[in-house]
Amino acid sequence: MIRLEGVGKTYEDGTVAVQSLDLDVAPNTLVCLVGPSGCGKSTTLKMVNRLIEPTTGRIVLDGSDVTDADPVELRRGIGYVIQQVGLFPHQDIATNVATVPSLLGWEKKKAKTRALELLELVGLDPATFAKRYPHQLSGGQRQRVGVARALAADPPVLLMDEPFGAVDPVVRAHLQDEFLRLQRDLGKTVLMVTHDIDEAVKMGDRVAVFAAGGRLAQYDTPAAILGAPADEFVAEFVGRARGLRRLAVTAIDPARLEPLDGVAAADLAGTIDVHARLDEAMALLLREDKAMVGVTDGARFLGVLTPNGIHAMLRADVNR
Ligand SMILES: Nc1ncnc2c1ncn2[C@@H]1O[C@H](COP(=O)(O)OP(=O)(O)OP(=O)(O)O)[C@@H](O)[C@H]1O
Repeated sequence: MIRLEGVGKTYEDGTVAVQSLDLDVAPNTLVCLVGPSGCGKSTTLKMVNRLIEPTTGRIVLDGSDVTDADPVELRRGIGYVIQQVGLFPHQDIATNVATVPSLLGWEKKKAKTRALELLELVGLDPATFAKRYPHQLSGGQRQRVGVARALAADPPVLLMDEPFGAVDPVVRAHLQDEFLRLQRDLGKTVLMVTHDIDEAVKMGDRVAVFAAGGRLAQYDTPAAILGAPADEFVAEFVGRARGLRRLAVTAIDPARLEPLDGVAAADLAGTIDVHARLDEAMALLLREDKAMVGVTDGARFLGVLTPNGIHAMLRADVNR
Protein backbone atom coordinates (compact mmCIF):
# COMPACT_ATOMS: atom_id res chain seq x y z
CA MET A 1 0.00 0.00 0.00
CA ILE A 2 1.17 3.52 -0.80
CA ARG A 3 -0.09 6.36 1.38
CA LEU A 4 0.51 10.05 0.72
CA GLU A 5 -0.28 12.25 3.70
CA GLY A 6 -0.39 16.00 3.18
CA VAL A 7 2.33 15.74 0.56
CA GLY A 8 3.36 19.00 -1.07
CA LYS A 9 6.14 20.15 -3.35
CA THR A 10 7.20 23.73 -3.90
CA TYR A 11 10.22 24.03 -6.20
CA GLU A 12 13.05 26.41 -5.34
CA ASP A 13 11.76 29.06 -7.73
CA GLY A 14 8.45 29.12 -5.83
CA THR A 15 6.44 26.95 -8.25
CA VAL A 16 3.83 25.01 -6.31
CA ALA A 17 3.80 21.71 -8.17
CA VAL A 18 1.75 19.73 -5.65
CA GLN A 19 -0.48 21.01 -2.87
CA SER A 20 -1.18 19.15 0.33
CA LEU A 21 -2.08 15.81 -1.24
CA ASP A 22 -3.72 12.87 0.53
CA LEU A 23 -3.93 9.70 -1.52
CA ASP A 24 -4.11 6.01 -0.66
CA VAL A 25 -3.28 3.35 -3.19
CA ALA A 26 -4.61 -0.01 -2.00
CA PRO A 27 -2.42 -3.09 -2.45
CA ASN A 28 -2.65 -4.82 -5.83
CA THR A 29 -4.59 -1.99 -7.44
CA LEU A 30 -3.76 0.33 -10.29
CA VAL A 31 -4.30 4.03 -9.70
CA CYS A 32 -4.05 6.54 -12.55
CA LEU A 33 -3.02 10.14 -11.99
CA VAL A 34 -4.54 12.21 -14.77
CA GLY A 35 -4.79 15.90 -15.47
CA PRO A 36 -3.67 18.70 -17.77
CA SER A 37 -0.02 19.38 -18.49
CA GLY A 38 1.97 20.80 -15.59
CA CYS A 39 -0.49 19.88 -12.83
CA GLY A 40 2.06 17.93 -10.78
CA LYS A 41 1.50 14.32 -11.83
CA SER A 42 5.14 13.45 -12.54
CA THR A 43 6.32 15.33 -9.48
CA THR A 44 3.94 13.25 -7.35
CA LEU A 45 5.21 10.01 -8.87
CA LYS A 46 8.85 10.95 -8.42
CA MET A 47 8.30 11.80 -4.77
CA VAL A 48 7.30 8.18 -4.14
CA ASN A 49 10.70 6.85 -5.23
CA ARG A 50 12.48 9.96 -3.95
CA LEU A 51 13.76 11.22 -7.26
CA ILE A 52 12.17 14.38 -5.85
CA GLU A 53 11.92 15.19 -2.14
CA PRO A 54 8.59 16.57 -0.87
CA THR A 55 8.58 19.91 0.93
CA THR A 56 5.74 18.88 3.23
CA GLY A 57 3.95 15.75 4.35
CA ARG A 58 5.04 12.15 4.24
CA ILE A 59 4.84 9.12 2.02
CA VAL A 60 4.39 5.71 3.57
CA LEU A 61 5.13 2.54 1.68
CA ASP A 62 3.98 -0.68 3.31
CA GLY A 63 4.02 0.96 6.72
CA SER A 64 7.43 2.68 6.47
CA ASP A 65 8.13 6.32 5.74
CA VAL A 66 10.09 6.46 2.46
CA THR A 67 12.30 9.25 3.83
CA ASP A 68 13.72 6.73 6.30
CA ALA A 69 14.86 4.48 3.46
CA ASP A 70 18.14 4.72 1.60
CA PRO A 71 17.07 6.25 -1.76
CA VAL A 72 19.11 3.82 -3.86
CA GLU A 73 17.80 0.78 -1.98
CA LEU A 74 14.30 2.21 -2.17
CA ARG A 75 14.49 2.58 -5.96
CA ARG A 76 15.71 -0.95 -6.45
CA GLY A 77 12.56 -2.15 -4.74
CA ILE A 78 10.22 -0.08 -6.88
CA GLY A 79 9.73 -0.67 -10.59
CA TYR A 80 9.86 2.54 -12.62
CA VAL A 81 8.71 2.86 -16.23
CA ILE A 82 9.07 6.12 -18.14
CA GLN A 83 7.97 7.21 -21.58
CA GLN A 84 11.39 7.41 -23.17
CA VAL A 85 12.19 4.08 -21.55
CA GLY A 86 15.86 4.96 -20.94
CA LEU A 87 17.37 1.69 -22.12
CA PHE A 88 21.16 1.47 -22.16
CA PRO A 89 22.03 1.75 -25.87
CA HIS A 90 25.23 -0.31 -25.73
CA GLN A 91 23.74 -3.23 -23.85
CA ASP A 92 21.63 -5.93 -25.44
CA ILE A 93 17.98 -6.30 -24.46
CA ALA A 94 18.51 -9.21 -22.06
CA THR A 95 21.21 -7.26 -20.21
CA ASN A 96 18.98 -4.21 -20.08
CA VAL A 97 16.15 -6.24 -18.55
CA ALA A 98 18.54 -7.83 -16.03
CA THR A 99 19.82 -4.44 -14.79
CA VAL A 100 18.14 -4.42 -11.38
CA PRO A 101 18.67 -8.13 -10.58
CA SER A 102 22.35 -7.61 -11.40
CA LEU A 103 22.52 -4.54 -9.14
CA LEU A 104 20.87 -6.60 -6.44
CA GLY A 105 23.71 -9.09 -6.75
CA TRP A 106 21.82 -11.97 -8.33
CA GLU A 107 23.97 -14.68 -9.81
CA LYS A 108 24.60 -13.94 -13.51
CA LYS A 109 22.82 -17.04 -14.75
CA LYS A 110 19.77 -16.47 -12.56
CA ALA A 111 19.52 -12.84 -13.71
CA LYS A 112 19.76 -13.92 -17.36
CA THR A 113 17.11 -16.62 -16.95
CA ARG A 114 14.84 -14.10 -15.27
CA ALA A 115 15.39 -11.61 -18.11
CA LEU A 116 14.41 -14.20 -20.71
CA GLU A 117 11.27 -15.12 -18.72
CA LEU A 118 10.31 -11.47 -18.54
CA LEU A 119 10.75 -10.94 -22.28
CA GLU A 120 8.45 -13.89 -22.86
CA LEU A 121 5.96 -12.42 -20.38
CA VAL A 122 5.73 -9.09 -22.22
CA GLY A 123 5.33 -10.83 -25.55
CA LEU A 124 8.83 -10.53 -26.99
CA ASP A 125 10.28 -13.84 -28.14
CA PRO A 126 13.64 -14.15 -26.33
CA ALA A 127 15.16 -16.08 -29.23
CA THR A 128 14.57 -13.05 -31.46
CA PHE A 129 15.03 -10.14 -29.08
CA ALA A 130 17.41 -11.05 -26.23
CA LYS A 131 20.56 -10.32 -28.24
CA ARG A 132 19.32 -7.26 -30.08
CA TYR A 133 20.21 -3.71 -29.11
CA PRO A 134 17.66 -1.00 -28.28
CA HIS A 135 18.04 0.76 -31.67
CA GLN A 136 17.02 -2.49 -33.40
CA LEU A 137 13.54 -2.40 -31.83
CA SER A 138 10.36 -0.51 -32.67
CA GLY A 139 9.02 2.08 -30.20
CA GLY A 140 6.33 -0.33 -28.97
CA GLN A 141 8.86 -3.11 -28.50
CA ARG A 142 11.16 -0.79 -26.57
CA GLN A 143 8.29 0.13 -24.32
CA ARG A 144 7.65 -3.55 -23.59
CA VAL A 145 11.31 -3.92 -22.68
CA GLY A 146 10.86 -0.97 -20.31
CA VAL A 147 7.99 -2.79 -18.60
CA ALA A 148 9.97 -6.07 -18.49
CA ARG A 149 12.92 -4.28 -16.93
CA ALA A 150 10.74 -2.66 -14.27
CA LEU A 151 9.27 -6.06 -13.38
CA ALA A 152 12.57 -7.95 -13.39
CA ALA A 153 13.23 -7.99 -9.65
CA ASP A 154 9.54 -8.62 -8.99
CA PRO A 155 8.94 -5.39 -7.04
CA PRO A 156 5.57 -5.13 -5.30
CA VAL A 157 5.21 -1.51 -6.44
CA LEU A 158 5.42 -0.08 -9.95
CA LEU A 159 5.53 3.59 -10.88
CA MET A 160 4.72 4.31 -14.52
CA ASP A 161 5.02 7.75 -16.12
CA GLU A 162 3.18 7.86 -19.47
CA PRO A 163 4.40 4.31 -20.12
CA PHE A 164 2.50 3.91 -23.40
CA GLY A 165 2.88 7.50 -24.54
CA ALA A 166 5.34 7.39 -27.39
CA VAL A 167 3.56 4.96 -29.71
CA ASP A 168 0.69 5.16 -32.18
CA PRO A 169 -2.88 4.65 -30.94
CA VAL A 170 -3.18 1.05 -32.18
CA VAL A 171 0.04 -0.11 -30.55
CA ARG A 172 -0.90 1.89 -27.50
CA ALA A 173 -4.24 0.11 -27.10
CA HIS A 174 -2.48 -3.19 -27.56
CA LEU A 175 0.13 -2.40 -24.89
CA GLN A 176 -2.61 -1.24 -22.52
CA ASP A 177 -4.52 -4.51 -22.96
CA GLU A 178 -1.38 -6.54 -22.45
CA PHE A 179 -0.47 -4.64 -19.35
CA LEU A 180 -3.96 -5.15 -17.90
CA ARG A 181 -3.66 -8.87 -18.58
CA LEU A 182 -0.27 -8.93 -16.87
CA GLN A 183 -1.63 -6.96 -13.94
CA ARG A 184 -4.46 -9.47 -13.48
CA ASP A 185 -1.82 -12.18 -13.00
CA LEU A 186 0.85 -10.21 -11.15
CA GLY A 187 -1.32 -7.99 -8.93
CA LYS A 188 1.21 -5.19 -8.45
CA THR A 189 0.45 -1.94 -6.66
CA VAL A 190 0.71 0.50 -9.54
CA LEU A 191 0.73 4.29 -9.69
CA MET A 192 0.53 5.43 -13.29
CA VAL A 193 0.64 8.93 -14.78
CA THR A 194 -1.22 9.77 -17.96
CA HIS A 195 -2.69 12.91 -19.48
CA ASP A 196 -5.24 10.82 -21.41
CA ILE A 197 -8.60 10.42 -19.67
CA ASP A 198 -9.51 7.44 -21.87
CA GLU A 199 -6.36 5.65 -20.80
CA ALA A 200 -7.00 6.57 -17.15
CA VAL A 201 -10.55 5.17 -17.06
CA LYS A 202 -9.53 2.08 -19.00
CA MET A 203 -6.53 1.21 -16.85
CA GLY A 204 -7.32 2.53 -13.39
CA ASP A 205 -9.13 0.74 -10.59
CA ARG A 206 -9.31 4.28 -9.30
CA VAL A 207 -8.49 7.58 -10.96
CA ALA A 208 -7.05 10.72 -9.36
CA VAL A 209 -7.89 13.82 -11.39
CA PHE A 210 -5.43 16.66 -10.76
CA ALA A 211 -6.12 20.32 -11.44
CA ALA A 212 -3.55 23.04 -12.05
CA GLY A 213 -1.29 23.77 -9.10
CA GLY A 214 -1.27 20.16 -7.98
CA ARG A 215 -4.76 20.17 -6.48
CA LEU A 216 -6.51 16.81 -6.30
CA ALA A 217 -9.92 17.53 -7.78
CA GLN A 218 -11.41 14.03 -7.48
CA TYR A 219 -10.27 10.57 -6.49
CA ASP A 220 -12.75 7.87 -7.37
CA THR A 221 -13.64 4.89 -9.52
CA PRO A 222 -13.70 5.47 -13.29
CA ALA A 223 -17.50 5.08 -13.30
CA ALA A 224 -17.92 7.76 -10.63
CA ILE A 225 -15.43 10.14 -12.27
CA LEU A 226 -17.35 9.90 -15.53
CA GLY A 227 -20.84 9.60 -14.08
CA ALA A 228 -20.61 12.03 -11.18
CA PRO A 229 -17.77 14.53 -11.69
CA ALA A 230 -17.03 16.36 -8.42
CA ASP A 231 -16.98 19.83 -9.97
CA GLU A 232 -16.96 21.86 -13.16
CA PHE A 233 -13.26 21.33 -13.70
CA VAL A 234 -13.55 17.53 -13.63
CA ALA A 235 -16.68 17.62 -15.79
CA GLU A 236 -14.84 19.74 -18.36
CA PHE A 237 -11.73 17.58 -18.20
CA VAL A 238 -13.54 14.28 -18.74
CA GLY A 239 -15.29 15.98 -21.61
CA ARG A 240 -18.61 16.04 -23.35
CA ALA A 241 -18.15 12.45 -24.44
CA ARG A 242 -18.17 11.23 -20.87
CA GLY A 243 -21.56 9.55 -21.35
CA LEU A 244 -20.07 7.43 -24.10
CA ARG A 245 -16.89 6.85 -22.15
CA ARG A 246 -18.94 5.45 -19.27
CA LEU A 247 -20.11 2.62 -21.48
CA ALA A 248 -16.53 1.42 -21.75
CA VAL A 249 -16.00 1.22 -17.99
CA THR A 250 -19.34 -0.18 -16.86
CA ALA A 251 -19.81 -3.90 -16.43
CA ILE A 252 -22.91 -5.86 -17.40
CA ASP A 253 -25.08 -6.51 -14.35
CA PRO A 254 -26.65 -9.98 -14.77
CA ALA A 255 -29.36 -9.04 -12.24
CA ARG A 256 -30.71 -6.41 -14.64
CA LEU A 257 -31.08 -8.62 -17.69
CA GLU A 258 -34.50 -9.47 -19.05
CA PRO A 259 -35.76 -13.01 -19.65
CA LEU A 260 -35.64 -14.55 -23.09
CA ASP A 261 -39.36 -15.48 -23.02
CA GLY A 262 -41.07 -14.73 -26.29
CA VAL A 263 -37.95 -13.33 -27.98
CA ALA A 264 -37.14 -14.84 -31.38
CA ALA A 265 -33.50 -15.49 -32.19
CA ALA A 266 -33.88 -13.16 -35.17
CA ASP A 267 -34.66 -10.26 -32.79
CA LEU A 268 -31.26 -10.55 -31.16
CA ALA A 269 -28.26 -8.60 -32.39
CA GLY A 270 -26.22 -11.62 -31.33
CA THR A 271 -24.71 -12.63 -28.02
CA ILE A 272 -21.92 -11.26 -25.89
CA ASP A 273 -20.07 -12.56 -22.90
CA VAL A 274 -21.23 -11.35 -19.49
CA HIS A 275 -17.70 -10.07 -18.79
CA ALA A 276 -17.85 -7.65 -21.72
CA ARG A 277 -18.40 -3.95 -21.09
CA LEU A 278 -21.51 -2.04 -22.06
CA ASP A 279 -19.77 -0.36 -25.02
CA GLU A 280 -19.43 -3.74 -26.73
CA ALA A 281 -23.13 -4.44 -26.19
CA MET A 282 -24.08 -1.02 -27.53
CA ALA A 283 -21.78 -1.36 -30.54
CA LEU A 284 -23.39 -4.70 -31.40
CA LEU A 285 -26.92 -3.29 -31.07
CA LEU A 286 -26.11 -0.38 -33.35
CA ARG A 287 -24.20 -2.45 -35.87
CA GLU A 288 -26.98 -5.01 -36.23
CA ASP A 289 -29.73 -2.40 -35.89
CA LYS A 290 -31.51 -4.40 -33.19
CA ALA A 291 -32.82 -3.57 -29.71
CA MET A 292 -31.74 -6.72 -27.89
CA VAL A 293 -28.55 -8.62 -27.35
CA GLY A 294 -28.22 -11.98 -25.61
CA VAL A 295 -25.79 -12.27 -22.71
CA THR A 296 -23.99 -15.53 -22.06
CA ASP A 297 -21.61 -16.92 -19.49
CA GLY A 298 -19.76 -19.70 -21.27
CA ALA A 299 -22.46 -22.07 -22.49
CA ARG A 300 -25.10 -20.57 -20.19
CA PHE A 301 -27.62 -18.05 -21.52
CA LEU A 302 -28.20 -15.42 -18.82
CA GLY A 303 -30.76 -13.12 -20.40
CA VAL A 304 -31.39 -10.24 -22.75
CA LEU A 305 -29.87 -6.76 -22.61
CA THR A 306 -31.77 -3.80 -24.07
CA PRO A 307 -30.98 -0.06 -24.31
CA ASN A 308 -33.19 0.44 -21.23
CA GLY A 309 -31.14 -2.15 -19.39
CA ILE A 310 -27.92 -0.41 -20.43
CA HIS A 311 -29.28 2.87 -19.12
CA ALA A 312 -30.31 1.28 -15.81
CA MET A 313 -26.85 -0.29 -15.39
CA LEU A 314 -25.11 3.05 -16.00
CA ARG A 315 -27.31 4.76 -13.43
CA ALA A 316 -26.86 2.03 -10.83
CA ASP A 317 -23.10 1.94 -11.31
CA VAL A 318 -22.67 5.59 -10.35
CA ASN A 319 -24.93 5.32 -7.32
CA ARG A 320 -23.18 2.25 -5.98
N1 LIG B 1 12.76 21.37 -11.28
C1 LIG B 1 11.74 22.21 -11.35
N2 LIG B 1 11.83 23.49 -10.97
C2 LIG B 1 10.77 24.34 -11.01
N3 LIG B 1 9.55 23.97 -11.43
C3 LIG B 1 9.39 22.69 -11.84
C4 LIG B 1 10.46 21.75 -11.82
N4 LIG B 1 9.99 20.57 -12.28
C5 LIG B 1 8.69 20.76 -12.58
N5 LIG B 1 8.33 22.04 -12.32
C6 LIG B 1 6.98 22.63 -12.46
O1 LIG B 1 6.11 21.98 -11.58
C7 LIG B 1 4.82 21.86 -12.17
C8 LIG B 1 4.42 20.39 -12.19
O2 LIG B 1 5.27 19.66 -13.08
P1 LIG B 1 5.06 18.13 -13.38
O3 LIG B 1 6.14 17.68 -14.29
O4 LIG B 1 4.89 17.40 -12.10
O5 LIG B 1 3.65 18.14 -14.14
P2 LIG B 1 2.90 17.03 -14.98
O6 LIG B 1 1.49 17.08 -14.52
O7 LIG B 1 3.61 15.75 -14.85
O8 LIG B 1 3.01 17.61 -16.45
P3 LIG B 1 3.06 16.91 -17.89
O9 LIG B 1 1.75 16.22 -18.09
O10 LIG B 1 3.23 18.08 -18.82
O11 LIG B 1 4.25 15.99 -17.88
C9 LIG B 1 4.94 22.48 -13.54
O12 LIG B 1 4.46 23.79 -13.47
C10 LIG B 1 6.42 22.48 -13.84
O13 LIG B 1 6.78 23.54 -14.68
